[in-house]
Amino acid sequence: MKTILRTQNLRKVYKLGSLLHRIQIDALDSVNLSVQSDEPVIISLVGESGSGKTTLAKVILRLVEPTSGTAMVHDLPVAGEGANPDKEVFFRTVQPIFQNPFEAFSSHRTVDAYLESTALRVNRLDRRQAIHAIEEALASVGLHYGDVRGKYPNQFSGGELQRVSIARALIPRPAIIIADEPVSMVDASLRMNIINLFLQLKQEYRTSFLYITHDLATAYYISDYIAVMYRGNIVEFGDARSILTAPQHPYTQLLLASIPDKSRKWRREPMRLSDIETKEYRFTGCKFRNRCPLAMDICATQRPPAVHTPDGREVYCHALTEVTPVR
Ligand SMILES: Nc1ncnc2c1ncn2[C@@H]1O[C@H](COP(=O)(O)OP(=O)(O)OP(=O)(O)O)[C@@H](O)[C@H]1O
Repeated sequence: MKTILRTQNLRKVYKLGSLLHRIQIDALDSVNLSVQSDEPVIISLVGESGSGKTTLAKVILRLVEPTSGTAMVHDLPVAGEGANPDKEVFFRTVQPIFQNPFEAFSSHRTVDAYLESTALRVNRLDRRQAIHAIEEALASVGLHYGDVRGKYPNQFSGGELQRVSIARALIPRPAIIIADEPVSMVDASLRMNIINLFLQLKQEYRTSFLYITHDLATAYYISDYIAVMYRGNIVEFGDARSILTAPQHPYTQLLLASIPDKSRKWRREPMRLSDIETKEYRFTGCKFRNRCPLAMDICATQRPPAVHTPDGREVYCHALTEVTPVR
């Protein structure tokens, strides 16, 4: 099977504060994620604020240099040790969709200029081929080139501009699109439109998606796989339906229990970490132990290894090692 996305011991440490009061945040702490499939997939990355989702997205997009470890897409090292991809090869492999489409385009440049430069430079097409690729990508997101040409970002609604940015991401026909909260700033009435578009494009363009969200309803609806993060660690990874219907990690259970109605989101607030929470990033054992109803002595001293459940999930919890053999 093909490796869609793999991270190996991926770490990102932020150092904050003054020399005398230094705080270290392990935003990514030995993240090992391996998604294998011959078909394109949608992987949702969920977890409360500060779990490291955006940091993981930024590392894969080469916007942030990891402290150590590697990220690979389709066997191409894209970030970290051994990663030095040619710029155009990288853009043909990984493309972003950001939360706020108005930040993705300069207000002084027409959006078709962005589409053209992507098609000409990244795809290395001639002008006629470039126009064809742009028309095709815009049509896939329900827009006409004629309605987009010559317009500036402020002439579009948020939903339309997000479609333009999706079209731009599609032009290079990337292996994976990293979409960080792509619908949270779009009108509620249009959100499902864009979510359905991801499902359609996964087939049409054979592109996988890493979908970062606080919205469990959409994660449930579109994901093949789900990775749950807590304080820089993956705590549970596997088939989306299994995780959302029968979560195994106490944190996933808590997360789902806090949202009995799957159409709700959990809180997304600017991070203001209390001392305890900041310390959690540096815990030697399980970072969830202070909040865990199943915490045991071993959780304070040893990082939980991946436990493989019979249905193919990976769950990082000592409580499960009591009943299931460790890898
Ligand atoms: N540039 C930075 N400098 C210092 N610390 C950072 C930086 N970016 C992120 N962090 C810290 O790293 C941790 C993980 O942040 P990250 O934004 O990746 O989490 P997240 O799960 O995406 O949260 P949210 O859902 O709120 O976006 C947090 O404690 C955050 O404060």
